[in-house]
Amino acid sequence: MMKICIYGAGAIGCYIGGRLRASGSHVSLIGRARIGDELRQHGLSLSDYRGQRWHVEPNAIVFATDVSAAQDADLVLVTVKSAATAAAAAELADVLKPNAIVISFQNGLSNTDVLHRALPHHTVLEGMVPFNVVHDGHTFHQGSEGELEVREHAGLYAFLADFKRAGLPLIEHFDMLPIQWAKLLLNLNNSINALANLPLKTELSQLDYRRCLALAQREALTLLRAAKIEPAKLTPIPAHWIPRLLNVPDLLFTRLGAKMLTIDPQARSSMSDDLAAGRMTEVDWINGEVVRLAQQLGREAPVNARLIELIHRAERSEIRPSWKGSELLAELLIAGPGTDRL
Ligand SMILES: NC(=O)C1=CN([C@@H]2O[C@H](COP(=O)(O)OP(=O)(O)OC[C@H]3O[C@@H](n4cnc5c(N)ncnc54)[C@H](OP(=O)(O)O)[C@@H]3O)[C@@H](O)[C@H]2O)C=CC1
Ligand SMILES: CC(C)(CO)C(=O)C(=O)O
Repeated sequence: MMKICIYGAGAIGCYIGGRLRASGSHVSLIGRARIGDELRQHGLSLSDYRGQRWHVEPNAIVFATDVSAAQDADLVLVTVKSAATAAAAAELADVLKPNAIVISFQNGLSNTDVLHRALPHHTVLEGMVPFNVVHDGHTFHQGSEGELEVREHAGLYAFLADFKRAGLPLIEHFDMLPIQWAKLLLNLNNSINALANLPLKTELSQLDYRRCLALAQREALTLLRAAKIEPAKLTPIPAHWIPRLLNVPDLLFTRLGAKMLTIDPQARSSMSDDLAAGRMTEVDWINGEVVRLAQQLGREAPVNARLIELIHRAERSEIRPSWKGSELLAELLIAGPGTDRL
């Protein structure tokens, strides 16, 4: 049986690894001691937004706090936060089998490049996780829908059955860049959600927060057009129409944006989880990509730049900020385009 290793046993890693293990795949997890202790005591409990549940008993879990667990892996799924990718890549370079395949199931655009630089002779593939996972109590809960996307590669054939059996089929794509950008556009809400300090559903139900997201997305979409990058369609409507949908009044949004609100009522963005845990966030890998694209084009991205500043300020602060929608919107309008772009 092919061996799958999860490097980064957190929300995404434990969920995907747990689903694969629950359906009989050979899985090992690399993570922190606190997660290892939790899994040894309680096993791995998983649930999803459809009410399905899975459980893996403690004695069926292979968990390590160091990279040695990756040395016999045929496939490694990297699920650490972006700031930890370089360290993970350097460790993997010491132990990986020559023919092992690596998939980055991380947000942002640059994690595969970081992995590639440290693993130049390995196959490193871009992956994308569309759904939210919350680590709630001792359960890893998938709070929204969507399928795993990955760059097409012949070497993946040996693993397709594992993911299908787990109910998480891999959808392969020739070019992942349009998909990564489309996901990044949605992830521009991560910083807004973290600053709002509210569940995603509550936040997205309020027009002022949606206007903040529309500003950040419009700025990114203008740059993408200039760079001739067409984001993929990950939602019922194309990426270019989403800012217009976000700007409709609340009552209309509950109907027209119902899909965006189909999310567990407690779910928050991974960036919000990072702020809550006092960790460094991925804002430089998400909004930071928009600012870097602007710089490459000789332009500016003031709305996304301001969101980065606000998140960095929140990372340094002892007190967790809870921005009201109207206040955050005013802040972004001052930084950026003025009220004419609302
Ligand atoms: N959570 C979500 O709903 C979603 C997340 N994503 C993306 O998936 C990726 C993973 O996110 P998420 O699962 O939330 O992250 P988590 O922080 O929950 O999980 C990552 C885990 O890896 C651990 N880790 C980091 N470095 C090491 C190391 N060297 N050795 C052992 N363990 C290590 C971290 O520990 P520590 O914190 O102590 O460093 C943490 O427990 C991110 O890029 C995120 O943007 C995508 C879609 C949804
Ligand atoms: C699923 C989504 C878009 C929102 O939770 C996410 O990617 C994240 O939280 O990082």
